[in-house]
Amino acid sequence: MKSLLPLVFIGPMAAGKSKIGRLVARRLSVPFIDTDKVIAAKHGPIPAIFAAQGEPAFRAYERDAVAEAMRGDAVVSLGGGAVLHPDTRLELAGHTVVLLTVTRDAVAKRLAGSGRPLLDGDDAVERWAAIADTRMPIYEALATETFDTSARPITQIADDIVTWARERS
Ligand SMILES: Nc1ncnc2c1ncn2[C@@H]1O[C@H](COP(=O)(O)OP(=O)(O)OP(=O)(O)O)[C@@H](O)[C@H]1O
Ligand SMILES: O=C(O)C1=C[C@@H](O)[C@@H](O)[C@H](O)C1
Ligand SMILES: [Mg+2]
Repeated sequence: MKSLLPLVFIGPMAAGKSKIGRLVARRLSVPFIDTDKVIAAKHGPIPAIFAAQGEPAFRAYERDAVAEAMRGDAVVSLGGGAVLHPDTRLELAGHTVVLLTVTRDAVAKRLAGSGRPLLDGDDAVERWAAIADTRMPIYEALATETFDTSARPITQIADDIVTWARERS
């Protein structure tokens, strides 16, 4: 028997970690923690942190937010780049880690006005693809299971994940 919780969502920006994570938590009747939201509540909006303090400061806040979130019996959705921190990679080992993926074509309509500092300006989709490609080996190495979110409604994807998670716990 594998313990189901914490159940962690990782994956590229706009893959659906926040939206689907919230639905999965609701279906399992457990708390939901979105580490981007925790960081923003503590330190202010993410674009402002990047602008005033730089990405390394954001990554340090993020590492702390993940470590704290992993202590609870919750569904935890990480920011797209959280897995870049080695402490976070160690933190995830042995837990239920769900990788959400999305194709470049499908993500294009999800990115407009998203408030993601790494995608600011022109060519957001190009930059999204370059970042996603670089990180994919890290995501894949950490993932217990992968679900693609490109072509189906988030409610159905959440149902599939809950079925999968219950079967293996
Ligand atoms: N399966 C889906 N079908 C259509 N739209 C989706 C789907 N999944 C997510 N979206 C939309 O994509 C956008 C981004 O989703 P979400 O915020 O959950 O991504 P994320 O993985 O948490 O991104 P980030 O890494 O930036 O936190 C939202 O507007 C959401 O409604
Ligand atoms: O993929 C990333 O590096 C990021 C994703 C978002 O969730 C936020 O954590 C932030 O915009 C950085
Ligand atoms: Mg999110």
